[in-house]
Amino acid sequence: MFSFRMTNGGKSTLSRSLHQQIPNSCIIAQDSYFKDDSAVPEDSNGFKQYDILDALHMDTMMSDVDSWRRDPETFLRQRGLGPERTTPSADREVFVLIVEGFLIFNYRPLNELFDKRYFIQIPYDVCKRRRSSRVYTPPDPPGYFEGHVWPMYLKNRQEMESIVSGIVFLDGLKPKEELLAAVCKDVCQEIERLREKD
Ligand SMILES: Nc1ncnc2c1ncn2[C@@H]1O[C@H](COP(=O)(O)OP(=O)(O)O)[C@@H](O)[C@H]1O
Ligand SMILES: NC(=O)c1ccc[n+]([C@@H]2O[C@H](COP(=O)(O)O)[C@@H](O)[C@H]2O)c1
Repeated sequence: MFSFRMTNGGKSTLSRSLHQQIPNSCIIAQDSYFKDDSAVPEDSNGFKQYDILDALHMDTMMSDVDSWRRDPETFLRQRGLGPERTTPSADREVFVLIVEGFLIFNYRPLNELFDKRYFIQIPYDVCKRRRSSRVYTPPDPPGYFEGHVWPMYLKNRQEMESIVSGIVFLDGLKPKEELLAAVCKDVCQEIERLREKD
């Protein structure tokens, strides 16, 4: 299992490219597990508290991850994805789950499952610019980036650094192709290591 994080760092872009390059891989994206707007509380400034774990159905996300772990082949089939045979022996097939999200390392039950952790980081101004061209549901209200998203990013990142080690930090300013090549190489080496271990 491999993972990525930070809003607008390029997680979805990299995860989709990686999935195309790696046989028997699939993606679980944390964005798919946001609670309904009515269940997300506001802070004293009227900003909806979307950038916290409580805004997400982490139990549902975890149960999807667990069903992949129990039977990755069925999980792939249910999503119309394979499986593909890449080795003569079906027993030695490696299945890869790419988990992408902006708050995945802060959720301990999920964090402890990863074989590799990647964190794509970009500076404040680039993050703000990329985010301003995205439309979320609901859309970011004026001042949301400065008033909620970035302060919560700093808080969540600090918490993450106090509980998680072994994260590979990637520079999200690098071209998409360069990021893909670096991660692909690293992941393929890890897959070989896991295959030999089995
Ligand atoms: N390496 C990169 N260089 C420049 N722009 C990028 C890069 N990766 C992604 N982007 C752009 O940044 C925006 C957010 O990318 P996305 O993959 O959706 O981020 P995330 O999933 O981390 O929120 C998109 O417009 C995407 O095209
Ligand atoms: N339902 C939704 O998908 C939804 C709603 C409001 C905000 N968001 C934003 O999504 C961000 C995380 O997603 P990205 O990592 O794709 O940017 C969070 O910073 C959060 O503020 C998502």
